[in-house]
Amino acid sequence: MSVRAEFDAWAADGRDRGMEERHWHTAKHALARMPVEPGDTILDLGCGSGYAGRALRETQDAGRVYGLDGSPEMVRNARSYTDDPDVAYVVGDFDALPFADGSIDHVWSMEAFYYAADPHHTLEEVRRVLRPGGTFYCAVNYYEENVHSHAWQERIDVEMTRWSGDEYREAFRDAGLSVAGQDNIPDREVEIPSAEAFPTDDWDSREAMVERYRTYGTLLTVGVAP
Ligand SMILES: C[S@@+](CC[C@H](N)C(=O)[O-])C[C@H]1O[C@@H](n2cnc3c(N)ncnc32)[C@H](O)[C@@H]1O
Repeated sequence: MSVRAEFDAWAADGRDRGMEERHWHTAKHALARMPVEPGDTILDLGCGSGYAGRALRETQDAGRVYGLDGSPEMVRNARSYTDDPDVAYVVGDFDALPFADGSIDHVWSMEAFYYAADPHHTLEEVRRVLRPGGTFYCAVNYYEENVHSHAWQERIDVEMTRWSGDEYREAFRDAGLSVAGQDNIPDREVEIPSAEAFPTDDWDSREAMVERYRTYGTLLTVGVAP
């Protein structure tokens, strides 16, 4: 199935807002770390409902924000959530970013990068559009060390790339980005029931759920363009 078909269906049944709610638990901490200065231009790769760009406008006075998504329905929904003239949502693919060389100050992506058909090429595209010193904040919950995410591929018909933290750093460097940092941001907001509630429909044990959210949380890799 194509990215478009898969995620148009998600947008049509409201999963864009559902993802926003869940991802916000860790995304807000990563977004707060971005070195955005007033007036900066931001690109959100795989923006879904588009919440991240709106947050950077509100909290860090970003100038122009672009949210790019391969799903026209996601883009349609995102547009309907704001009337801010400095926020634009565009349909596009990670393979060919519709932006000029050096035109973006910072790129953000949450739970989207690993859907890229060719993630190495996407990183080259990110580097191309970033201005010197611009950053790429790449946040993922689906990655090798997070063993609790491995089964997610079975539930979705779009090929996903499962890199380890090391592989993310190596791929960033291969694309010409230097790695400014990498860490796990724990999700401290998901409610974890007491031990007697386990097993649940989703979790065999409380320990597994704690590990998934409180230990692995979101892997954030930060790249800087030369
Ligand atoms: C799991 S959702 C995450 C959405 C949002 N970033 C969030 O945190 O809720 C992944 C999004 O990436 C988009 N996407 C996946 N692959 C893409 C590609 N190759 N090009 C553009 N968008 C893509 C999907 O359409 C979807 O909206």
